[in-house]
Amino acid sequence: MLRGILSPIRTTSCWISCRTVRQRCCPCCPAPTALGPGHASSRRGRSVDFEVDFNADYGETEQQPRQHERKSRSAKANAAAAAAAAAGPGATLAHHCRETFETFKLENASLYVGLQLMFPSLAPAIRLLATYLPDANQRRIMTARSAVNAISRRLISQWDDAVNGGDAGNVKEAVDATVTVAAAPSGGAAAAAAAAAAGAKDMAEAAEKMAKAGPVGNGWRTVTADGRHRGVGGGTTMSSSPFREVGGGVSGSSFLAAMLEGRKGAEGPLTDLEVVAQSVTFILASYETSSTTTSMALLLLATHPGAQRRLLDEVERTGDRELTVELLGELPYTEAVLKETMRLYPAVPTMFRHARNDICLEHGQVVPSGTFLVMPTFNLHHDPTLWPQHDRFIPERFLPSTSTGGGGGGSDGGGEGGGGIGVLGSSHPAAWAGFGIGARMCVGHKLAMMIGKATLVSVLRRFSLSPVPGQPLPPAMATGLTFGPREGVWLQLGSRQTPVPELAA
Ligand code: HEM
Repeated sequence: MLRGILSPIRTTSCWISCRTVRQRCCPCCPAPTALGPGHASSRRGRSVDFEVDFNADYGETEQQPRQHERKSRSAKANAAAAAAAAAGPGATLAHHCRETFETFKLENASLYVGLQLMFPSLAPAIRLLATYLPDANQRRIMTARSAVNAISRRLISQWDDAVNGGDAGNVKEAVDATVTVAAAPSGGAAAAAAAAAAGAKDMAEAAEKMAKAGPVGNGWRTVTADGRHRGVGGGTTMSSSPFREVGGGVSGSSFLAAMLEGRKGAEGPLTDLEVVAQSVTFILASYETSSTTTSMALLLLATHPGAQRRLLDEVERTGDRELTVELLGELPYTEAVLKETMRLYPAVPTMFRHARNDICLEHGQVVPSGTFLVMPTFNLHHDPTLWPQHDRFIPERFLPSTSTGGGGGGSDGGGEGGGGIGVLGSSHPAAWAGFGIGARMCVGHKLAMMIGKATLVSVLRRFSLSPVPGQPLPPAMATGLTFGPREGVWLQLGSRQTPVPELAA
């Protein structure tokens, strides 16, 4: 029903927004160009069903019936919550962040979300009702958010205690938690799941260690095979960091710690609530997006042995050098893999804007001031007029090339790689919007790219990838605020001594 309520709003916004890219993205749009796969079977009222008939190219892998068992959703949720609670505050925080994302999905949205969209002028009254008479979905999001708030406040007070000479054990818990959350987007979860699917304890342990490799301060922290931490990168070393080194070599220079340190002596310092709000924004903006992108990249590599082989060549050229910022800047194919993954599977499938003035479009249409715009990144990325062989996974289209002078790297060229892009890339500067476009584009895009590259290199250095047999391909996708695999990504990790089967010949 909610879908029914929302769809007229979405199709209207969609009609307006898709004019900007000269793309007919759904039947409500008059331009007679070909449809993208996400909308191939769209009808009025179903314009956001990206998973319908989605047919991205999965290389040589046959589609097979699913073999692994599906647990019921509630059993899975309970088990996940219990496991997270047992694993400590970092995992609990990550769990509740995931819960928050679940509630962003249309099927899990509270009735009040629909009402607010239908009657924006009544928003204050609707919010009040939602607070005092929550429906089941509203209760779910309230529980998740208050858990995130409570854990964050606990970490803040532990941090404060420690900085003021409190209990170092508690600091370690606080720091571990922030590091766990910072590291979670690095795809460790996907790698750990893959390792678990492969049933190899040592691989699971290695994956877990990789998951702990996360960004720290100005540089990077990696974890060696034996689990020792090393500070790397061109920035501040841990010992010269303004933050105390605590908890067995784990630096406290996380985003949360930076805010807590930064408010000392500042005029009008951030309140605890503001620190929590900022942290939540960053966790929510970074967690699911980075995790989904890295997981999908690993799946695409597993199902495209040619691309995996080429990436491996690039990874092998890095030897066992530490993953410095400089090294990560020298990986054009790794970057191309991530960009092509984000083209096929944009973790944020739509962008939203509010027109502050009348906007004149190319063909004479005017978007009146005050219009709420929904810009479908997914359709932009699958437009055959912009992307030749649009449904195929071809990282080469993002390789630096002198043959075309196009963009395809976002509003700032993506920040990495530079130069033109390959012949199958788009020559339109706004054709690729994996991190958004314009002044409000993703503030974490450079970090996200580094996380993605570091994860792919770390995984490929140790493992070869192949899909778990029976996994449905393409995977069922769930659309909400983000766009990701509904049932996760399942991979088999082979030892690098054993080549990927498809590559052996
Ligand atoms: C692969 C990973 C990521 C993807 C695909 C992604 C994508 C996006 C997109 C599409 C937007 C909206 C841009 C727009 O409306 O034009 C956005 C906004 C944002 N992202 Fe990311 N993001 C990623 C990782 C991160 C990370 C790691 C962080 C933080 C460390 C982050 C922080 C933010 C914030 C704070 C915003 C809101 C910016 C604003 O409204 O001004 N993102 N991101």
